Amino acid sequence: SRMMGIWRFKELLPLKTERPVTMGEGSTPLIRLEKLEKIIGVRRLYVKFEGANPTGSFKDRGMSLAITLAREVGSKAVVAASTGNTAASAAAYAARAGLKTFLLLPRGKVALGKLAQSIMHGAIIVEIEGNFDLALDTAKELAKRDEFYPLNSFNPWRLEGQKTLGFELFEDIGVPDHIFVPVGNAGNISAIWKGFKELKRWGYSDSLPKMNGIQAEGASPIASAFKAGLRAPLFTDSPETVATAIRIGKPVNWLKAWKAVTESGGTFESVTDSEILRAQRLLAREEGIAAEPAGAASVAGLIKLASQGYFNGDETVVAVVTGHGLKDPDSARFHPTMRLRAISMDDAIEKVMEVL
Ligand SMILES: Cc1ncc(COP(=O)(O)O)c(/C=C/C(=O)C(=O)O)c1O
Repeated sequence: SRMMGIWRFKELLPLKTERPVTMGEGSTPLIRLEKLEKIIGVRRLYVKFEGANPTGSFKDRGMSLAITLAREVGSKAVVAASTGNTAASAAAYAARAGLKTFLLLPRGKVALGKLAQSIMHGAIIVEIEGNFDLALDTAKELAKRDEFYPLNSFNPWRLEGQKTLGFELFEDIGVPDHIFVPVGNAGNISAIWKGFKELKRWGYSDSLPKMNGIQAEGASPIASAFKAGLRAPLFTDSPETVATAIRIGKPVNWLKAWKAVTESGGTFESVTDSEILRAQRLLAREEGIAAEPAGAASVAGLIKLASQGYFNGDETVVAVVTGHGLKDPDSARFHPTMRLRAISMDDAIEKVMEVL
């Protein structure tokens, strides 16, 4: 049921608990994209809409486990560096668990909705001069002190929760041929892969999906190295993209993600900001799905690879839209629409009839 969320899979989770900190995270919609399917030329195309989670991103899946554990081990305070969604999710779940939240955020680079959530939930916010990667180093330093429980995705409990996305896909459609995931710190693509590997190992399924990681061109340490045939990412101190959620230069889980892509026979690809924004608009205006820019990156990558002949046409493909469009209301400035000003009912009706 809804309130059970990811805890429906409790036998498949490594945490036995009587009192999970949960808000029904997971059980998110799997939405068929009939229009885009025909354009891309695959048999079945879906979006796994993670914007439908309690705080509006996939982060809730892992946060439920990590915060449950933090409370069980008696932590009083949790710490997280974040581009915004981990912050929003940590603040919400920690508040629910009665834990103090310390957030390290790259000053001026966190989308408005995520900052609003962090403030609303009462987190203590440290806006640091520098990128997410400096914030993450700071969080790691703080986590060395016993008072702080670390929530970033080097914490394996986060990935244990996030693997439930794979379980849900399997429940709904079995094993898709391809899964597209936007990649920042590279935890999510690794977690979903882990979920499918476990389903196969436990005998539930006999096949595996190809994992495809999509990065923003200006923040693509893994994708650029992978495409150049290198064997390690090209870390950067100056990641730049409109998709601020994945504006990460030194992904902490890069090796896990690299293994997920190579073991599964998938690929990494990078997409430009304009390709991301085009995908964001297409999802919103053709399929009714509001994605924040990073959430649309998976679809942008899918479109780009399809145009390069990546598919043979009979595949079942899933694109993970990782965060809701409400997270980044400023990104609406890239998608203007007609706005009329009326001074009365008659004026409104007259103007509407003019543009009908
Ligand atoms: C909407 C959205 N889409 C994709 C990603 C990338 O996932 P990972 O590759 O597992 O990092 C993020 C990540 C956000 C943070 O890293 C953070 O919130 O600190 C995100 O918010």
